[in-house]
Amino acid sequence: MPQAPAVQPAAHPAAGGERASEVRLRATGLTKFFGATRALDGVDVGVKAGEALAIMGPSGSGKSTLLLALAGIERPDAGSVIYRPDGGPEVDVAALPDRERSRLRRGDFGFVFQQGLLIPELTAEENVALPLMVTGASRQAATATARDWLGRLGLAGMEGRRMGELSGGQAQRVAIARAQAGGSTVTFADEPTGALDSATSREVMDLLLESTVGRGAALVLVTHDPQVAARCDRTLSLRDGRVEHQFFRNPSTGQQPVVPAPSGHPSLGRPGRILRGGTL
Ligand SMILES: Nc1ncnc2c1ncn2[C@@H]1O[C@H](COP(=O)(O)OP(=O)(O)OP(=O)(O)O)[C@@H](O)[C@H]1O
Repeated sequence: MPQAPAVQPAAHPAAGGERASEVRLRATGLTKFFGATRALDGVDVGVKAGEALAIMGPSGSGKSTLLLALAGIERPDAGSVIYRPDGGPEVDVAALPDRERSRLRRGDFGFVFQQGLLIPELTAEENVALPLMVTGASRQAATATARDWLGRLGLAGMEGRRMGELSGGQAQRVAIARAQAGGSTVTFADEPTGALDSATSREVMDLLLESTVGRGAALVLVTHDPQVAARCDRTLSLRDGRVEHQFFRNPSTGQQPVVPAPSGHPSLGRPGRILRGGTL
């Protein structure tokens, strides 16, 4: 696979500025049942503008359900998901009518999933342009934006290829371009590197972080890979639908601690700290 060039995002005020501490999404008491299975059990979590949040945990611990609930795809049985758009009034995503939730998902939120969102019959360019046209952009404008993003993600010259003609890493870059082209403020990624070898996974994570957090957007990603989670600012670890730990990246070492928290009081205020449960 060719070396991916760095994304050159537009300058943004969130990188270290005041907006960087702005909470974009805050979920409180999220609870979700599937029949008798309690997939989420009172989860509290927030994510800020310009922050990358990883969600980890064993299989069946509720990671995907949490991601889908935060994104307004899965409606929780209890709890709220407050979304604060850039400059607009806050909304409770969980309580919005279906039509409004769809509008939010098409406009403010971007999605990078391991499979399913890219249409195999369409070219890379068409896959990126299509959602823009659905939200009202002209074909010409949508195509120009799609080409721009594909170029930023190192896919210049491959715009006309159908998805089957791209490698797994290249296809994920198309998915990232698709999620970012509409200017989403929160990107949700479910196992974005799940099917990739470790070198390609690193490249895709570089691009995903640069194209989201790098322009002041929030990133929420589900992963089983500790290396991927360690690239994020914070990791939420779930077990049986509950938040078991939070790991904060140490800004000076860039590392997250890998040892579980000792029982007792969380050590607040220190970089690289671990909290038991808790919120943002
Ligand atoms: N649509 C559904 N119908 C019934 N049960 C579901 C549904 N979605 C999730 N569940 C159940 O809810 C629980 C949490 O599932 P979820 O997919 O969120 O876990 P996960 O941590 O993402 O798992 P994995 O790592 O295996 O993808 C599991 O017991 C799962 O079987």
